Amino acid sequence: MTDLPILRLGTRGSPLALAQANEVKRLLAAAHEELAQDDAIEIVVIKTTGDMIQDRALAAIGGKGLFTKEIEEGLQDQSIDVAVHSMKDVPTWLPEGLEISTVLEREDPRDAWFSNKASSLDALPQGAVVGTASLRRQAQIKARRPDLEVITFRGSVQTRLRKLAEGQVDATLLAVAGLNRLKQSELITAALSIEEMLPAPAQGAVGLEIRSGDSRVRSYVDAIHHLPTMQRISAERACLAELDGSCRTPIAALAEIEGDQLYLRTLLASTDGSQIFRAERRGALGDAEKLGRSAGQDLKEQAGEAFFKELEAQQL
Ligand SMILES: NCc1[nH]cc(CCC(=O)O)c1CC(=O)O
Repeated sequence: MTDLPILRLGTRGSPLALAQANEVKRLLAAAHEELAQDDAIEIVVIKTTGDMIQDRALAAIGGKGLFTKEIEEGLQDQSIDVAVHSMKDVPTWLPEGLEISTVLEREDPRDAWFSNKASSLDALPQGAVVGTASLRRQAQIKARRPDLEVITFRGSVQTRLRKLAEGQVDATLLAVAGLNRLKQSELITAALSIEEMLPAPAQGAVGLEIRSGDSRVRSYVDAIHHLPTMQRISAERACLAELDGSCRTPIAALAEIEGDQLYLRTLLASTDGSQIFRAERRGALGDAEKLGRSAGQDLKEQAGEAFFKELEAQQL
């Protein structure tokens, strides 16, 4: 008999994070007979800095890894074997000795639109109020509709939808993937098109982080890896890394697979949406990172040094 649990999965405790961890557990149990027995996989809930801060805009606090640091510490001190993350929240630089070994097949990467006033961003009345804490969403909304007022808006899916129902805002946005994973897709008014709202790098992808040297754990997680998702998010995250983007920089990127090619669209914006830069690349699947870095360099050159200086100044 093996000692139980065989694998401990570390995750945040939000309803979405738990849904993701349970999906990982289900896939692992389906792939390995010994993991299908009761208590073979334990889900360990870990509170992160990002979970403790509810009253301020995350962007204002800054810092990378707000939703991942404490979970990574669990990997390092051996209290968990696998960290389950929304890849959107994972910094491009990982601590020494840890790696993203595995990604699940990507969910819908688009942003969802919620409003009782209008079925799309373009249809909102003049001067309406949109709630979001994401600088990426804020910048793209302001670029398309400078007349709208964007206010900072946080909390769980449930909290945000209650605030919308109470009329605190006229519309809000959330990742479609989150609603799908929570089995609450019916609450979505509409999915925004990629042209209206380019998603965050790796939006809709769940990733597993492990200790690089842990071959025992690696042999389990390898069975649930989805290579096309890894190729897509590698391109997107390479662009992010090139821009050294923290969650304080409005950056968007989406790579899609067309035959044997990767089609990457990227965007860098000023927070107020007055400046928007875009770069696109097409190339071989095996060149995902190269394409991402190249798009990132392109955006950097378009924006120029002054753009980054100003961004920094705004955030001091
Ligand atoms: N930053 C929070 C976060 N991280 C991942 C998701 C959604 C799920 C996903 O993108 O996989 C969300 C919430 C949201 O943006 O609606």
